[in-house]
Amino acid sequence: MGEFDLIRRFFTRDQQVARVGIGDDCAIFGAQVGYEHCISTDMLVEGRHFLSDVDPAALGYKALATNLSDLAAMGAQPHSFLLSIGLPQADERWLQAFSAGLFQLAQRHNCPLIGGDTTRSPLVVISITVQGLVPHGAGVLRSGARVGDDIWVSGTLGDAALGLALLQERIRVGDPDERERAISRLHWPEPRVALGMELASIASSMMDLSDGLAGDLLHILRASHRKAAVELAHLPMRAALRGLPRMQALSLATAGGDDYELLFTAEPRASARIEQLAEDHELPLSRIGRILPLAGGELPQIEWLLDGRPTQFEAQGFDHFDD
Ligand SMILES: Nc1ncnc2c1ncn2[C@@H]1O[C@H](COP(=O)(O)OP(=O)(O)OP(=O)(O)O)[C@@H](O)[C@H]1O
Ligand SMILES: Cc1ncc(C[n+]2csc(CCOP(=O)(O)O)c2C)c(N)n1
Ligand SMILES: [Mg+2]
Repeated sequence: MGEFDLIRRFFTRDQQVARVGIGDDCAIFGAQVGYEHCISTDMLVEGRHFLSDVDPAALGYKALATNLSDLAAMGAQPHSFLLSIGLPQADERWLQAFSAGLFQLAQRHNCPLIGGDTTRSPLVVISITVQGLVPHGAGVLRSGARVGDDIWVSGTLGDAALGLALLQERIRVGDPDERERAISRLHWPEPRVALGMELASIASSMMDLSDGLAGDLLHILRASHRKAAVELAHLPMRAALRGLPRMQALSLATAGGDDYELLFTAEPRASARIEQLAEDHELPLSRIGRILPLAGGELPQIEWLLDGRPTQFEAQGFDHFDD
């Protein structure tokens, strides 16, 4: 199988959003009046973002899920994506499973593949560029957090990091259902696209959690020139995490990464609407803290509380070059 056979067989599907899709030098599609394009790219590298023996269907799914999560964080509606892929060899069974996982999620979000690039490389490397649409000016930025806003997070934290620790046999969990659940959260994250779109008219700032709360919340604080108080006892954690020693659980929930949940701020008077969204989406939305003003000369930072009292808690988000 050659390069162009591979593209035709595994990556070319009917699509309606682009007038010119896969097969020419560029894809071409029309602009929509009244909307802005949100565009973002995220890469997955073998050994760094996933283990070499990962199920290729999960890998195809996750490569797109992490990108859709960035659209969700802006409140954008998915439009289409580009796929760049480097592979050591053209293994038909691997490609069949990879593309099945990828298109399963693409179809669910009406977000077709309209182009990309294919090359041989020593490791599996996947880079997806996704684009979405928001009404003009409606995209939710990291810079909008205001003093007095509540800080909210969707879903539960630390499950995927626990899943990775289980696979690497760094942690043991007795309950087989909780084990499976954590590993599934690592491999099959659910991008919160519909929730993000609804939050666009409610949240003052928003981002998705990929590196862990401790690192990602700092991005909002730096962009918004604020600090925050976060109550560790309010971090949403599943039973498997709550069963671990407390510091280990809090470390997974704040610094483990790979959560792909939404972190957002909103005025306290939006609470009832947010609680309604939690019900509508059958997804916990937890209020974990508050945005505070910076005193003169202070740097943006997180003040961690445990049961209402300031506590010494050190956690750092995932950083590819922090070694
Ligand atoms: N090599 C690069 N060249 C230009 N811009 C970059 C580059 N790498 C990252 N950026 C930009 O820096 C900002 C932060 O990128 P980062 O990858 O940390 O955010 P993210 O994609 O939301 O998080 P994650 O990759 O952990 O999901 C984004 O605006 C991104 O477009
Ligand atoms: C094998 C293996 N080792 C480590 C991790 C954890 N991990 C890797 S990158 C990242 C942050 C998000 O990435 P980025 O910032 O590049 O989007 C996290 C939490 C994993 N998933 N698999
Ligand atoms: Mg990124």
